[in-house]
Amino acid sequence: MKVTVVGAGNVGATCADVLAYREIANEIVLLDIKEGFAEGKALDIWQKAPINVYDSKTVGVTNDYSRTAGSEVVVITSGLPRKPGMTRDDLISTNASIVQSVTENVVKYSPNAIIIVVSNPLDVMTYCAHLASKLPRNKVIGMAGILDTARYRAFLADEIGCSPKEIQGMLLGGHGDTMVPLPRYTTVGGIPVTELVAKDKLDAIIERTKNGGGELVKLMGTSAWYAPGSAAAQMVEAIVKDQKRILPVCIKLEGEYGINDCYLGVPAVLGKNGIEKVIELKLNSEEMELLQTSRKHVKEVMNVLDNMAAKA
Ligand SMILES: NC(=O)C1=CN([C@@H]2O[C@H](COP(=O)(O)OP(=O)(O)OC[C@H]3O[C@@H](n4cnc5c(N)ncnc54)[C@H](O)[C@@H]3O)[C@@H](O)[C@H]2O)C=CC1
Ligand SMILES: O=C([O-])CC(=O)C(=O)O
Repeated sequence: MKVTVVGAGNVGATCADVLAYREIANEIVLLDIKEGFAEGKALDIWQKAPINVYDSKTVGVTNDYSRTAGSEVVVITSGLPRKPGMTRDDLISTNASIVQSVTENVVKYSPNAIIIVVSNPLDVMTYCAHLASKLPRNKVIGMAGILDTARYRAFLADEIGCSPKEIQGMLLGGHGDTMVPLPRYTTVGGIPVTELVAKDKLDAIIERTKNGGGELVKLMGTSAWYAPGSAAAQMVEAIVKDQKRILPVCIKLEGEYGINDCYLGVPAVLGKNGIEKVIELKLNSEEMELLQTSRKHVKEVMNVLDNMAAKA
């Protein structure tokens, strides 16, 4: 079982670390463009193996894609993170060319791989990887919903004073301020969340979730990595172990929710074929309106990418 992680920065190295210590893959290739950087991170992760007791091997390489050949899953985390004052969309011009060239190299050596995109702006970088890879939609998947729901669940656990394990939640839409958390589909130990949390408190948690990435950028001067790296690793695990987990992921919609040709987060079954089924929830009119607002925003940024490609 071979998995490649491109980008050995904060998110990529965290993802490789989780893949290794949880023994999700037995060979992990960590690749970066910076000379020696991935080699150093991989060596550090390997030296943790005797302490944390695992034998999955992480290998670091500098831009040598031949070493990634035959990967079953490739996680793309290469690209700039945002700084305070920036939106994720501000990253498009730098990150689109990085994601495009990385994807082309990935598919050259691992034509059968399933690609998980993490780089921002997430929904549009997933579209970019889809265009560059020419792979079917079930094999090019964006990571955002697991992270966003994890933030939502963590905030709810604090509010209720319970374990985050008890909280199940779902969230739709783009990875940005227009994401659509769904209280109607949120339960705490099987109890509807609305029975346990007052409306004003729930509204405040939803707002905090929407700005969850920005809150961390403001605190740290760069974006988050522990939860994002773990979320990407959870997607890898669902695929390589064919777990058929139902997780919120970014995928190209082809008619689901009445939306066509737009990358958005929706619940889906994740297994050995990547996305095995998109789950269509029955939304009420308010939820549908919020999803349409999110679609409109993501579509505008997808158009920016199309215009950049037309000018290139
Ligand atoms: N989808 C999501 O929910 C999340 C997305 N992100 C995004 O993930 C990306 C990575 O974030 P961090 O790891 O914090 O950044 P980072 O700066 O720590 O790491 C990025 C790495 O990519 C490498 N890189 C740049 N160009 C490359 C290329 N052509 N080939 C190979 N490697 C290359 C850099 O050398 C660097 O080591 C950012 O775009 C960030 O916005 C971050 C958190 C959550
Ligand atoms: O906020 C950012 O720029 C990184 C990200 O996507 C997140 O942490 O949700």
